[in-house]
Amino acid sequence: MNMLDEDRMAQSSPSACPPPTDTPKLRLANVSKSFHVPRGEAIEAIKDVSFTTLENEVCVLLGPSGCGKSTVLRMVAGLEQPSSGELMLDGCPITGPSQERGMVFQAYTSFDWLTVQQNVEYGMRLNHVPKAQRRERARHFIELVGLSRFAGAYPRHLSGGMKQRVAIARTLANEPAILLMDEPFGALDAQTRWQMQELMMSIVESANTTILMVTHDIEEAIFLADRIEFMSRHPGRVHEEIIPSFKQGRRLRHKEELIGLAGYGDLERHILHLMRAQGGEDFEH
Ligand SMILES: Nc1ncnc2c1ncn2[C@@H]1O[C@H](COP(=O)(O)OP(=O)(O)OP(=O)(O)O)[C@@H](O)[C@H]1O
Repeated sequence: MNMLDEDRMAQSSPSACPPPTDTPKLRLANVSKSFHVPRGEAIEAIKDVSFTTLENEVCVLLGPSGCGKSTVLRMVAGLEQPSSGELMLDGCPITGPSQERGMVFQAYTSFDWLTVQQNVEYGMRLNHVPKAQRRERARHFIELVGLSRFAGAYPRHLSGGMKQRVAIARTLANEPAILLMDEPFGALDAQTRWQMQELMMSIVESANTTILMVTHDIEEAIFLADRIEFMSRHPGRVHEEIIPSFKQGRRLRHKEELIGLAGYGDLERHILHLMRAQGGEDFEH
């Protein structure tokens, strides 16, 4: 990812299509994508991918490396066009980037020369949100990610986890209809990673956001997801939709609670089995 992608998304206009009430938040129907490599054969990255995500749901795309998770996410972001099939948000076709779909990437994407507050206000400034309103909204989301004390700090003075919290606050401040996250905690150390996952849970609860997230961390997927689309590869397809029903619809605040629940171990084993079956050939020994 680069700042260019982010600018394309922040500056584009929200769609004028009114959301029908009886449709899912996000719907992918038979979406396929091939990449054409110069002087090479076309790469069929994903084929006939279909799934839906409901309002306020956390949907996780999980699967082995190269199964097309990021390609799906980039198409939902409007940064890639499908070769065939349909992607709909709130009943409207996705045709390009839009601020309705906020993206958080693995690499930290803050502007080094802006403070935390200015970083969070950045997208709102592009969209001509009045100064007082954007100050207030930025303050709210900075508080939500627990960075109030650092509002005046520059990114170079922040840890990796804190920088990622700035990126989340900045994206949420644009009030997207859906939050797209591509391995947002992948670059963090183990402890910061689970702290961020727990923070994410409290954000989901208070911000009422629909999230589509890519990870290859099984525990992260089970902890955060209301719905998991497990993908297989060559070409990428949805192999199995998994609802972690052992959580009984609860959003758990602490990972210990998750690991202590009956049903967690069985689901983790099941997904490990899927991973081994789908991704094993890279590591046969
Ligand atoms: N821009 C591109 N040009 C050519 N091929 C691409 C491009 N983007 C992705 N691919 C190919 O599409 C397939 C799926 O890639 P993608 O990055 O979506 O997988 P992924 O599941 O997100 O992988 P990882 O978990 O390793 O990040 C791969 O074979 C990849 O090489």
